[in-house]
Amino acid sequence: MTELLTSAQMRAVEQAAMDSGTVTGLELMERAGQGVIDAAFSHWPELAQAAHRALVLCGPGNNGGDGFVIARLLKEAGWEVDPFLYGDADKLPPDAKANHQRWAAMGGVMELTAENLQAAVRPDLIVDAVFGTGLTRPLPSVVQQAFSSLGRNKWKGRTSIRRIAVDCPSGLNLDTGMVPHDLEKTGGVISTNLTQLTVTFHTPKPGHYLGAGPLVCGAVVIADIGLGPSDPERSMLGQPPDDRRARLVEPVFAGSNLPPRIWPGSFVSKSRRNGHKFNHGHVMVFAGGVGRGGAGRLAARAALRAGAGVVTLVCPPSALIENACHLDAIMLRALPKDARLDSVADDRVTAFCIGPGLGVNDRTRDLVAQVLARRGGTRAWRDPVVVLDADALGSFAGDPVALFDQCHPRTILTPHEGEFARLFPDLALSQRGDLSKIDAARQAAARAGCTVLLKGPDTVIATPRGGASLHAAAYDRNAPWLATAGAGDVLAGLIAGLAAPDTSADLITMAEIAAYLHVECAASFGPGLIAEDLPEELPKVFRAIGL
Ligand SMILES: NC(=O)C1=CN([C@@H]2O[C@H](COP(=O)(O)OP(=O)(O)OC[C@H]3O[C@@H](n4cnc5c(N)ncnc54)[C@H](O)[C@@H]3O)[C@@H](O)[C@H]2O)[C@@H](O)CC1
Ligand SMILES: Nc1ncnc2c1ncn2[C@@H]1O[C@H](COP(=O)(O)OP(=O)(O)O)[C@@H](O)[C@H]1O
Ligand SMILES: [K+]
Repeated sequence: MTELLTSAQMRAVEQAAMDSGTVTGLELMERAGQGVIDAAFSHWPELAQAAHRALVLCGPGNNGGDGFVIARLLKEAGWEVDPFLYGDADKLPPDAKANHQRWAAMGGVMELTAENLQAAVRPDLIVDAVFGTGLTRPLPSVVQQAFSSLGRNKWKGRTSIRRIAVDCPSGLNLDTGMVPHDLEKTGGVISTNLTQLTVTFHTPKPGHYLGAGPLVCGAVVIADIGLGPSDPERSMLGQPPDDRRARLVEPVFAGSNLPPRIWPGSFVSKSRRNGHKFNHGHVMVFAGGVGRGGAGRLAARAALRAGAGVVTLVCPPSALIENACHLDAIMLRALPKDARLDSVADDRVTAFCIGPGLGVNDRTRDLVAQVLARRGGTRAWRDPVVVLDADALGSFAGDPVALFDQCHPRTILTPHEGEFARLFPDLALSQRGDLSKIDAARQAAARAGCTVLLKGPDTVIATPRGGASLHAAAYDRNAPWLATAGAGDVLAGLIAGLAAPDTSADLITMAEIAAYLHVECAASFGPGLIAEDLPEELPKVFRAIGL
């Protein structure tokens, strides 16, 4: 797990380091500039082999200050450097001003405009140091025009020019992953400012992984600027995340890669070699009526493949034959319309998965209420996990408080953005403004009194206390084939199956692992994936992990 710092948290870390007297702002800026150059040379070794030419686009804050450091260091290495500044040099903050002055002793600075860029000599490298964590509103139009002019320039071999961004491609909000200008002016089309490599400092920021971040950043490299390690306590394996900071779900601990056998491997119940089937949990999945059972069956299959000892599918009597034709290892029970859950579920059911394919109706509401009312009983030391997905959420669309009143801490809601909007209309994507997806999920979890997993290529998992994790199917873990009907049902089943054993770690940890394995299955299967393939790919993924 890697900590993700918001802009304000990053400023606080930097300020604390400066207040402690161990480092000055100028030193941090120097390391930041050097870090960008080191990353560029390591990403494009040919740039390190001879002096080239760079355009350095600088802005009115410290991001611009980093740009002037980069300009100076490249010039000292023999490069031709042409810096452009947006804003007034006299108004630069102190460290940026100092670096502007050091550069001014070496060369000139042009104003950052489309016309000036059109007239510039073709560079080998373009450095974007206009805005970083300090961007507070859409890009000024002169900057927007300057960026779009880069794409129209008549330079020979324009497409082979390398582009690197300092902290982020300017225009990206690093807290939300939004590109405000694009959203307002072009209905969300990402046209602003694409780069090939983004170098950020100390830790990644949420915006590198949320929303448009992965589309505009190219690849993300973290440069160490000597602010010290982030506190490993906050990213303890198997512990819930820190209440204020968010963490990125990945096999990393305290800055080092972890063998997947340890994470996620050691959290999978069957990585421990003893026990009988009930030690690995009994998952009960509810399926819809005739012709509507596929979603429930997908979830059940995922739960069983994830390692649950026993999985039972519950369906209306009319759907019994249909399900019996599909299922062997999964047990099957019929639950008549007015019958109570107790008639099919005993104390040994340790996890429920309810919602996929059930239908939006009163019966679903009633079943959800009965599931949420169940407690650990005599054979379990804790309450059963309850995964509420799809129609279990939709059935409470008009009255979400009725659902929240029943949720307990072992409950997890797994909405996609549409389902989320029906339960939390004021936190919906269209209403979010500057609120990040992470903070929206946090507020939702606090309101619901349980864990919320908000799906998407960027999946956020948040707890009522404020802990939050971000799982990103991005960069080298892109998984576009997961956008397929039924993939969410599989995820719900995976969470139930992984969290079902009595000995499983806390719910958010198991949900993180489910999200991770879901994408591993998609990546392992590759193009052409459909939802049925996901559970069938799990054995291969488990073997690759070393189980
Ligand atoms: N925080 C840290 O620990 C470090 C920060 N560094 C650099 O400093 C950057 C942050 O510096 P700043 O906080 O000065 O922020 P920025 O340099 O990102 O931008 C802030 C400036 O831009 C203005 N501004 C913001 N949005 C605008 C808009 N849409 N139109 C016009 N003007 C706008 C602000 O009023 C302010 O003057 C980081 O991204 C990073 O590059 C590095 O030097 C290393 C250490
Ligand atoms: N572009 C994408 N990249 C990676 N994962 C995705 C993408 N689109 C959707 N997903 C994932 O696929 C699943 C889709 O779930 P959902 O929207 O509930 O679909 P369904 O209801 O059809 O099962 C979620 O886990 C989501 O995170
Ligand atoms: K930038």
